[in-house]
Amino acid sequence: MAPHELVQTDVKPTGIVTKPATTVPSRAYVSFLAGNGDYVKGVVGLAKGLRKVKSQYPLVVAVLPDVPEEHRKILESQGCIVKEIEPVYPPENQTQFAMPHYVINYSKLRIWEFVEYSKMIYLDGDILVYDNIDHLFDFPDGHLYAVMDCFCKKTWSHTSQYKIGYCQQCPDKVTWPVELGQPPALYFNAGMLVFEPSLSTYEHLLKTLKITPPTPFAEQDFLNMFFKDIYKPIPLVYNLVLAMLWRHPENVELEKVKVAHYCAAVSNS
Ligand SMILES: O=c1ccn([C@@H]2O[C@H](COP(=O)(O)OP(=O)(O)O)[C@@H](O)[C@H]2O)c(=O)[nH]1
Ligand SMILES: OC[C@H]1O[C@H](O[C@@H]2[C@@H](O)[C@H](O)[C@@H](O)[C@H](O)[C@@H]2O)[C@H](O)[C@@H](O)[C@H]1O
Repeated sequence: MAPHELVQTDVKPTGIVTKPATTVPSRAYVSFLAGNGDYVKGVVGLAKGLRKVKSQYPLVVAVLPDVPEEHRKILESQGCIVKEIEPVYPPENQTQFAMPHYVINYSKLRIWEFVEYSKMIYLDGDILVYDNIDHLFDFPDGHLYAVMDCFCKKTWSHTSQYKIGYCQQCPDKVTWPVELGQPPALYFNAGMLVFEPSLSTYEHLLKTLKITPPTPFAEQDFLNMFFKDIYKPIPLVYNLVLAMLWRHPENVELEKVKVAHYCAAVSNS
């Protein structure tokens, strides 16, 4: 992985520096790892995939305290930068998460605190990268870029979208009924994000979380609400949630897919 490099200054024989040392904008991929289970294998696959596609940027892995030293060493042996984070929990609530373990995913919010990087691409540990996506770092600042999710999976059965068969992946198939008011805002899958770390955003995220009751898709719902005004959808090839293959095959150009997302609930989707 190409380490973050300083651009050398031109120093004339007189020793006078002709221009200030400047640094290339710091960019990195980042993933998240919790627990001592098999997700570490996913993150290793993520690291290997980024290396195989010759990415120029390092992979940072935000690990919770419960990730064992042995797993951290495995990640470091793959060139990852391991950063321990404290968990983030939503306010106490009786919410039924779509998947019980989603509660731990709020800890993802810590990545906004990684301000040593000017731009980051977040990738879940159950994602594999098959083609170079470094160009995404050049997207204009001031937005959050992510791929639109699909509402057709059983994990969405609690929603009006699912009940009436509406999905943003095929908005013309079932039109949103007027009696339900505005159709839902574009909604992204939080398994892949192009974002800029920022302490002010980070503090605003945590402050807002404190007063936001949890919802079934945990931090994904929360991030969609928080970034709804600056969210920009990007093509499916950057985060192909596998269920799209059988839910919306017409939207998938398999040979163009750069990032595949092996979502946990694929089996019952
Ligand atoms: O026990 C867990 C649960 C989740 N994760 C991390 O959180 C991400 C999101 O969780 P999950 O993949 O289950 O969500 P999905 O996209 O499958 O719904 C995973 O990819 C891992 O990076 C983890 O490390 N350990
Ligand atoms: O904590 C909520 C999670 O929500 C998302 O996964 C979901 C989402 O894709 C649904 O649309 C599917 O139905 C479901 O199977 C899948 O698990 C993110 O990938 C993950 O990183 C994380 O934010």
